[in-house]
Amino acid sequence: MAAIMDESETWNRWHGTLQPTISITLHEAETDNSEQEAAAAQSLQDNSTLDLIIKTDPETPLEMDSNLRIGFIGAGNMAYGIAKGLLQSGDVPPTSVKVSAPSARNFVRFQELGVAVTHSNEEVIHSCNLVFVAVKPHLVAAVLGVITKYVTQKHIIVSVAAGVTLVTLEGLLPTGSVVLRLMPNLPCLVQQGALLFSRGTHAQPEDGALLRSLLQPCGLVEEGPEAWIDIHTGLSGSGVAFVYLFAEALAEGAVKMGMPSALAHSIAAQTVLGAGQLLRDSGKHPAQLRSEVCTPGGTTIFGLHAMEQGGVRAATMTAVEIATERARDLGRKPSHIATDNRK
Ligand SMILES: NC(=O)C1=CN([C@@H]2O[C@H](COP(=O)(O)OP(=O)(O)OC[C@H]3O[C@@H](n4cnc5c(N)ncnc54)[C@H](O)[C@@H]3O)[C@@H](O)[C@H]2O)C=CC1
Ligand SMILES: O=C(O)[C@@H]1CCC=N1
Repeated sequence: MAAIMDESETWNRWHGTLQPTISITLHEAETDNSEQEAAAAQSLQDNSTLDLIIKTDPETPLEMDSNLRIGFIGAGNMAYGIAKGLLQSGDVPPTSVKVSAPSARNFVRFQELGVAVTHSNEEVIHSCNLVFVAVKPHLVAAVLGVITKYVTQKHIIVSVAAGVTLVTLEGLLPTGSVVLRLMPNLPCLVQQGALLFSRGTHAQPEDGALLRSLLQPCGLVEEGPEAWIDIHTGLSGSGVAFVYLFAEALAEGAVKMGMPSALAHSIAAQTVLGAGQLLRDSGKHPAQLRSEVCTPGGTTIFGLHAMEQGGVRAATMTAVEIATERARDLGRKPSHIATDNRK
């Protein structure tokens, strides 16, 4: 289904009503983005009359408006993973993306993507209309506190911070701000992420459709109620680490039995990858696939018995539960988020 949104609020959000200020601010000798900045400014002027055609079918990528400018506040792993995915589609040119962080430590890999970098969060909010807030949860309140005066209803703010609720985010921003909460995971780095988002009070279905379309190259993207975001954090945001722990244990089992470590880790990674791909692509229940591996009286059922005796299933369920609860705790303690000084 296609709709031309030339009357809508969403259309106005990036169709010339927000005039980005592309300032060339060099804070450190090694960050010279002047050519990228000039190209971005030029492309903005050249394309200011293009229409945004938005298709709401999640399988069909949106045709991106060339006035869309995407910002990241925070230049860490998650920002990089999402930025890499966004650029992968080819619909978003690197000159339309800008990233900010206080230190230049992580800038190089963004610059390698052709993305502009700055130490000014204000610059990102001035020059971008869709901004990902990708700092650690305890920094969200401080970061939004500084940029809030520049946030307009023409912006779309997308937070990836674990636990920080839509109510908290909306409370830190001007009334009527368009806010979405997204929980990605680290495999966005290789376009195999699992992402779930929820729309805030003032985010329209078109805003969700746009975000979904932008993020499609990052992996599986779903929209759901906010209550599921914390669960997804336990299942998938943190779940990636649970899988790594399992992969490490698999490899160490092989090392214990005499296999060289490098080979064991390489085979463990491929085993996790292959098992995951088959699980996803076959659409079968994991128990079905498990039974397909088990020969009666064979090796697998002996191993599975040992795993059940070790409580792997219960431990994994508890890990998802406790990580979900931790995300909920973070959401219930906005003052803790604002004042905690970690990192
Ligand atoms: N790493 C993961 O697997 C996942 C992380 N998340 C969420 O993503 C967010 C970012 O996490 P990571 O990328 O892992 O963290 P990270 O530590 O890799 O990156 C954080 C970035 O924020 C920057 N930063 C610090 N203070 C800042 C400030 N005042 N203004 C602008 N930038 C500032 C840091 O320099 C760094 O570039 C967190 O809120 C986390 O909950 C969500 C899902 C998965
Ligand atoms: O551990 C964390 O808090 C973040 C959120 C999900 C993955 N990493």
